[in-house]
Amino acid sequence: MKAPVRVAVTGAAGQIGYALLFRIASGEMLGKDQPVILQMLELPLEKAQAALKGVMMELEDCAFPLLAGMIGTSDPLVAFKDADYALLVGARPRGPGMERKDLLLENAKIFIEQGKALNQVASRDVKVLVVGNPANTNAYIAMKSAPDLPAKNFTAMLRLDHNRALSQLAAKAGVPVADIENLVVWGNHSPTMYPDYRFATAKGVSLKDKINDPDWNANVFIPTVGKRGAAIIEARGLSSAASAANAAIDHMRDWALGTNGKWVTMGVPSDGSYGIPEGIIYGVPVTCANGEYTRVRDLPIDEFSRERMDKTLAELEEERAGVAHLL
Ligand SMILES: NC(=O)c1ccc[n+]([C@@H]2O[C@H](COP(=O)([O-])OP(=O)(O)OC[C@H]3O[C@@H](n4cnc5c(N)ncnc54)[C@H](O)[C@@H]3O)[C@@H](O)[C@H]2O)c1
Ligand SMILES: O=C(O)C[C@H](O)C(=O)O
Repeated sequence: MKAPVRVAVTGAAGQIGYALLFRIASGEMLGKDQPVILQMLELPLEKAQAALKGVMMELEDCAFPLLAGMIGTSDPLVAFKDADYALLVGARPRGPGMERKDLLLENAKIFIEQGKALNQVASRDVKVLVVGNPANTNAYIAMKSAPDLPAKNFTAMLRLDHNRALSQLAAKAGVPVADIENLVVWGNHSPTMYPDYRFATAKGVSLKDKINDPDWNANVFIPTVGKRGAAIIEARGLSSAASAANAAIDHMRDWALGTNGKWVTMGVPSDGSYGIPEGIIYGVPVTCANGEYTRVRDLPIDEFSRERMDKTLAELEEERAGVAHLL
């Protein structure tokens, strides 16, 4: 049996937390041979702590063989102590009529405090996934607040957008989702994101050639994927939770266990490639192996793509400028 690893989850009593923790404890994120210790953070409010207690009782009642321990706390220094993985979910979600960036200043405080705490007490190899919105800029804030940790350890969740794009493409092309390779979602987790299937294939066949419908790309595919979060809020009255938790599992599993050469999208600090300034957390195609992600490099960027990639970049730069005074 492997030694247990420590997985910190913030916002553990929220709706994503409820869809996430049981899957982590059952081995769906880190493998069926990997015991985990869950370190769960919630606000120091009576209601939140009581709800967290209830979640922990239910985790206990599942008798998960891989659940080697549990900590519930309102102190980030306890939740992140020696954490090998940190899923930063806890933040205010948007409601109808709001954009994710409307949450920026309110949620920024959380990611400053948590970045500092990670810096102080987490494993030096901690893998951090930011889910709380606006996810890219929150990841940037946490990264900047944790100067002693490698910047590459901070990532933002674009995987839900990637998975949404996969399903839309599969339906349009009439191919199984599992056959699709080489899809990308560039940029910010916001309506400016650019889902790009120019390189996508199914069983080696180009989906761009198969679909051959630029109008559908520009006027249906890109806006449908970009506005899917709002469509879910409109339909449910609440933001996505099960699909968001599923994407978080996918992101962390692939980062930890590898993708076997398959491309996935992760929001990662830019290394300057593709004309994205260094440090901006931007969705790019990566492959993962041995616990590290590697960018897919040197993809050709045509004029249509450049325009969209620059637009989502401009939004991220604006968000960064909006929090610069806090960092
Ligand atoms: N990146 C994505 O693709 C994606 C997808 C879905 C939702 N989200 C975002 O995830 C976040 C959480 O969504 P949710 O639906 O679970 O919300 P929720 O309100 O149901 O749960 C959030 C939980 O976080 C807790 N919390 C708030 N501040 C905290 C802090 N400082 N420390 C610890 N816990 C804290 C709250 O008490 C609450 O229990 C939102 O910001 C939402 O917009 C992101
Ligand atoms: O859209 C939201 O606010 C929630 C989440 O980011 C989503 O994409 O579903």
